[in-house]
Amino acid sequence: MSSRNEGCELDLGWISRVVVNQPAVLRRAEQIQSRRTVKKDWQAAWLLRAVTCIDLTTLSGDDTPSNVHRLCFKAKHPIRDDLLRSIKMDDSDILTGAVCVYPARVKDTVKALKDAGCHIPVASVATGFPAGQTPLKTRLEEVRTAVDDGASEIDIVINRTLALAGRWKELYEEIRMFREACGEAHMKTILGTGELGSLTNVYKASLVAMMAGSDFIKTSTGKESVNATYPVALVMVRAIRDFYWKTGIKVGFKPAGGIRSAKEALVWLSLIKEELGDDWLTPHLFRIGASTLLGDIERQIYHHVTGRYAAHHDLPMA
Ligand SMILES: O=C[C@H](O)COP(=O)(O)O
Repeated sequence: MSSRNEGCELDLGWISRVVVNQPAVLRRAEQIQSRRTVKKDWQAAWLLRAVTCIDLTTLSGDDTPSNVHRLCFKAKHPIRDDLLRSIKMDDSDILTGAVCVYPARVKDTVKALKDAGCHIPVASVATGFPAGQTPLKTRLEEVRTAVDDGASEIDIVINRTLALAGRWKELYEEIRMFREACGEAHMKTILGTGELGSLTNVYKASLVAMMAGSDFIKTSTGKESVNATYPVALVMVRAIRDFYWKTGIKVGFKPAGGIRSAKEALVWLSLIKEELGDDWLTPHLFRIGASTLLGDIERQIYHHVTGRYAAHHDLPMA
C-alpha cells in the first residue's frame, strides 16, 4: 500500500460547490464500456495485473475456517502454475492484493496465510458492515478488534443516513474516528453508492471520506441492490483526481460488488488508466473487491494458453 493519507480539514465550501453533469458522465461511461479490448499477450498481461489488484473476498453467513483456508490457498496460487509457466510468468510471484473477510474470520485468515508463509494483507470489513447502522461505539470497537486480530486493512462502511441528510461534518467526524481506531492499518471507506441517491452525493461523500483520511474509497459492500457501476466509478475517480490536484495526496480506488468477468476487469483497468493514469494501476492504489472474478480470469488465461475453454475438472479451484 502507498503511504497513508493523513487527511485534511473539512472544506465545506468545496463540498457545497459540487455539481455533477450527469449526462456527460453517462456518455463517458458508455464510451469506456464500448471500447475494443486488448488482445492476445497484452490481454494476458492485463489480466495478471488485474489478479494482483483483487481483494479476494468471502463475506457470507456460512464462512468457516476451512473455506477461508481454501480462499487463502487461492490467493497464494491465483493461477495454475503450469499456465504461468507457459506464459513465462512463473517467477513473477503473482498473488492477489489481499484476502477480505468478516471480522470474525480475521484470526483464521491471518493464521492460514502465516502457515502458508505468505505476506498477503488481510482486509476486514467493519463498522456494522454492510448497513453501518449499529451504534458508533460498537462500530469503533469492531475496527479495533479486527486490527488487534491482525487485519492490516480495514474496509469501513459509511453511515448513509448522514450522507443522505447532508450532515457532512458529522460524517467527516465519524470517519476520522474510524481512521484513528485503525491505527497503522490502512483504511478503505465504502460509500454504499447504490444507496446515496445521486451522483452529486457520491462526489460529496468521496470528498468527505478523503478529507477524513481514507487511504482508499470503495464503491459498495456488494450487498446493495446496485453495486459498482461505471458512472459511479467515474464520479469517484474524478473526485480522487481533484483531491490529488488540490492536496498532492494520492487516494486509492476500489470498485466492489458484482464484478465477475475477466472482460469487466479489463474495462476497470482501462477506466483507471484513462482517468487517473498508470500511477494508479498498482495494488497500492487500485483494488477490485470480488468473490468470483478470479475464477473467470483463470479460465481466460487457460484459454489463452491452450486455445480451448477449460472443463470444470481442469480448474477445480477456480
Ligand atoms: O467487497 C467485496 C464484495 O463484497 C464482493 O462482492 P461480490 O461477491 O459481488 O464479488
